[in-house]
Amino acid sequence: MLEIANLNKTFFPGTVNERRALRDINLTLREGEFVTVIGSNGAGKSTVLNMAAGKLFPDTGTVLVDGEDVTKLPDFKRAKYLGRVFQDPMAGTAPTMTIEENLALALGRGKFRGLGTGVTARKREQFVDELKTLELGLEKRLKTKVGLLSGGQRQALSLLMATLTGPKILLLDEHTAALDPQRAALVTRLTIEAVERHRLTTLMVTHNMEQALKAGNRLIMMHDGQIILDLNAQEKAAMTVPGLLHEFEKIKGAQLDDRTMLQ
Ligand SMILES: Nc1ncnc2c1ncn2[C@@H]1O[C@H](COP(=O)(O)OP(=O)(O)OP(=O)(O)O)[C@@H](O)[C@H]1O
Repeated sequence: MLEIANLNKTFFPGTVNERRALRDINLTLREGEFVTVIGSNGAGKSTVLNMAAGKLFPDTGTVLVDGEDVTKLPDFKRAKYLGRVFQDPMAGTAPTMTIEENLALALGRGKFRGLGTGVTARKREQFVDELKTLELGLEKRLKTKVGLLSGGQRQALSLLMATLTGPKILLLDEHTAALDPQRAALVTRLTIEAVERHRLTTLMVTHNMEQALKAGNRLIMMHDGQIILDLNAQEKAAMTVPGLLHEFEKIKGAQLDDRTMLQ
């Protein structure tokens, strides 16, 4: 379970570059809930994800994982709770290491450095089984250096590495955005399968509204540092892309009207 309460963040406060990135964000993900996050550029989506990951700390507010306050815990100390896949296919894997070495590293995540990172026959068997689920033939390429894989293959591997140890929280930051439509669809399918298989509590940021509607069982829309729409599974299932655009325009319009009225 992930509980984000009253998060506020202002970058460069008191300067000409001041930017209020988050305005009192409240968001609770129950165990196994898969929330997709959409919103305009600069809405604060990545900032929320970075705070859940411990990459950034809020000015005020708290982040709890399974009831434990991790607000001030840096990302490397959250590794045992968190799986994360980034937009850049180069970011989640070590290119000069082989597929099996990367998987061994992922398996040892959160443990002391040097412990549990070797590849044993037993682990190799597990890696083969896990890689087969990707249906990309990577189980036959255990000794291939990851730098030689295509972007889609690397993202599929990153996803597997992020979910291998069944983390409490999975964070996906536009992880299919750099892929062609076919590969993006594949990684989306693998994501849905992995989340279901491990019952992962998941937060996925995407600019692709179709993907946001297809994946997950809840959808939130952000704008200007706030959550402006929160659809449950039923509402999400009935929603369409034009419907989302309509909601966005409607809510944005209402906010502008409110501000105008305040002046
Ligand atoms: N490290 C930072 N330093 C200064 N400002 C930042 C930083 N990170 C984010 N911001 C600002 O905070 C606001 C929210 O940014 P954020 O990256 O969270 O938006 P986003 O919704 O992920 O946008 P996009 O869809 O464009 O990636 C933006 O105005 C951005 O410029």
